[in-house]
Amino acid sequence: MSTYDSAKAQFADWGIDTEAAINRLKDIPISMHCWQGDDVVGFEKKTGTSGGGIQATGNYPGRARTPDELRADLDFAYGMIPGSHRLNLHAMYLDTDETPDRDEIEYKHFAPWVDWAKAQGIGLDFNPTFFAHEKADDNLTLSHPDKGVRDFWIEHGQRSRDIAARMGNELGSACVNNIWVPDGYKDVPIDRMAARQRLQASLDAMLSPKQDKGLMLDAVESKLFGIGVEACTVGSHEFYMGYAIRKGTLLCLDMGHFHPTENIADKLSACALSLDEILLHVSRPMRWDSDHVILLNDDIQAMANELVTADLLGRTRIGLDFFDATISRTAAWVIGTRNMQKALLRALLLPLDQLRKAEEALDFTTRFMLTEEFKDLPFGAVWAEFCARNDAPTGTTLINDLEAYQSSVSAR
Ligand SMILES: C[C@H](O)[C@H](O)[C@@H](O)C(=O)CO
Ligand SMILES: [Mn+2]
Repeated sequence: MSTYDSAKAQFADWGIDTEAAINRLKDIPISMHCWQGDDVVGFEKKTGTSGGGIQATGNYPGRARTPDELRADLDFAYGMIPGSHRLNLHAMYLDTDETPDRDEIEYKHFAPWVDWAKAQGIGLDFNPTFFAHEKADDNLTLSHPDKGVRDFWIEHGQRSRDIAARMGNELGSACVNNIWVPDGYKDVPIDRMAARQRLQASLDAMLSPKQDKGLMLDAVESKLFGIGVEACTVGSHEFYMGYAIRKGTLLCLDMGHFHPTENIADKLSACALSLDEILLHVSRPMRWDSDHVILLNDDIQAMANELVTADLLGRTRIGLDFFDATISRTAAWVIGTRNMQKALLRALLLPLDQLRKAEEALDFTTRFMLTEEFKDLPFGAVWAEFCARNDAPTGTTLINDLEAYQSSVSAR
């Protein structure tokens, strides 16, 4: 009997169908973020750091410096990740010899990405870039008191939505256009209300041109605080939760954008009762929004469990948001994305019926015994089978492949 067949039989003893879990997992796309590949630098013809309170630290060799290098790294990474996934692109990652300012970007500046995505058979998601620009140096963009600055960013946001819609059209798969602005105050502001009113009015203007939801979906991302905006973030959770519900956009829950002890998984079912769809930025905050690569830890597992137990996989877009420049960037992508998939697989292998029955009967002892005893089941064998069926390596082969690729790009 193969290792997998033995594992399959053990799960079957609990009434779990490993084949069903494997088949379901294959069809869950993860939107991998382009910015892990180059430390959130982008390809605009200028220098400068990401700003906006986000920061990649480290100087590991091999950072992608051009769109071609980034695509080569992505090609490799997708080959190591079982299943078919998406790429989450930021507007600062344009691929063109032209030098459009943010309020001048057009679809043509991103067309090479779409050609590549078509060839790879992957979908694209998109983000306007409201940071790393002189007009964001005040840490205020859409909520800036200066109408000229606000209008500049509204134009950028509208153009991003057009680009996202065209991407969705070209690829036959709706492109999520996620809006995150760094706006906030280092010290206690006098007029939070005015700032929030300005942000709301700018968002309204930005989102007013009608777009086909079959082609692009608007999402808004809240945040607790960032470096340099410790006292007040204009686009807080409450702000965007209300906005998303009123406007029918997706709400983006970034796991690093809440108080460190908050349980983000708990928010899913609560938000989902008032929203059609949710976007996740799966991340790992350490003391702050540090964007560490995700581990297969309790937080990630709790998130995956909620997606499955609350039946939210069909209306949650799973995106990743981490960037670590102290380790191989391709290894970060591959291991991080696979960790999300491993968590989903474990969630899909839960004895849900038994757990639900116990909970409904207030039999918390059975619920407790089941969850804990279940942790000993051979998940690794099911994961290895999933990888094998999807031509993705595991174990020492995976490690060797990751090391060999890293060696091939270290001289950059
Ligand atoms: C680069 C991303 O847009 C960014 O990480 C954003 O999603 C965020 O989480 C900012 O803290
Ligand atoms: Mn995020």
